[in-house]
Amino acid sequence: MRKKVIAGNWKMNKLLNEAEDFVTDVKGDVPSFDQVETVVVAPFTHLHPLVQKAAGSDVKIGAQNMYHEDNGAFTGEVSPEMLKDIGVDYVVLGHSERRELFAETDESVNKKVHASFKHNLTPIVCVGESDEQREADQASEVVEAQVKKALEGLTNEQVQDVIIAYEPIWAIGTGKTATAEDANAMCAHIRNVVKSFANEEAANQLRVQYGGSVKPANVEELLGQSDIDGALVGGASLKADSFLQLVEAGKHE
Ligand SMILES: O=C(CO)COP(=O)(O)O
Repeated sequence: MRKKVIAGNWKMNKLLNEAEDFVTDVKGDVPSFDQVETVVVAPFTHLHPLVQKAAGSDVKIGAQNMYHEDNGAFTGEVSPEMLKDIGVDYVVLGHSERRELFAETDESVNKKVHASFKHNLTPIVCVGESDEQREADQASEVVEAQVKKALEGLTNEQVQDVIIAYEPIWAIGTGKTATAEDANAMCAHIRNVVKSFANEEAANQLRVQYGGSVKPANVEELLGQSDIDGALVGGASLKADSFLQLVEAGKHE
C-alpha cells in the first residue's frame, strides 16, 4: 500500500511568527511519519526557522519553488543545494500559479525535477487542466503531456520517488472540488501514463495526490479512492486544527 502524503501549501501567506506558532501547535499531534507523510510547504523566508521548529517531529518542510542550477548569477533565485543545506526535504514544482503568473513551462519543470533528485529533494510535481480545457474534453491529453514532459529522462528509481499532484485549475481556491470519482479517474490515468515510459514497479510506487478545495469535509472520500495517495491543500492547511484533521484522514495502520 502506498503511504499517503498530506502537504499544506501555504502559498504566500503567514508571517514568520504565525508560521512558527503553527508548527509548534501541530507537531506533537501529527501521526508518525510511518503512517502518513506530513509536509508544510512554506515561503522561502520561513523555511530555515521552520525546519528548526519541526526538528525531531514528524513534520517535514517543503519549498514552493526553486531554480534548477546549483549556484551562479541568477539574481532572485534559490537553488536546490541551498534548500537541502537548511534541511528542506520536499519541493513543489510547476504549481499552476507559477505556470500562469510566472511563466513556468513543462521544460523548466523538467529541469527542476532533475535538479531535485541531484540534491535529494522529493519533488511534488503539479499538473492539471484549466476549465476551458476540461470543457473542450482535453483534460486527459493536457495532463498526459504535462506528466510526460515533467518526468522525461528520469530513471525508474527516480520515478518511483516522484509525487505528482493532480490539481485541476478550476478547483483551486474556488470551493469547487472534482468529484472523488473524477479525481480518482485522472489520478489512475496519470499512473497509466507513467507506465508508458517507466516500469510497472516504479509506476505503482509513485504517489499521486489530488489538490483543489480539499478540506476536512471531503478529504476522507477523496483519500478513500484507489488511486489518490494524498492531498496538496491550500486554504484548509492554514489553520492548525483543520490541517490536523487532514493528516489524520491520511493515516493508515
Ligand atoms: O493550489 C492548491 C494547493 O497547491 C489548492 O488550493 P486550495 O486547497 O486552496 O483550493
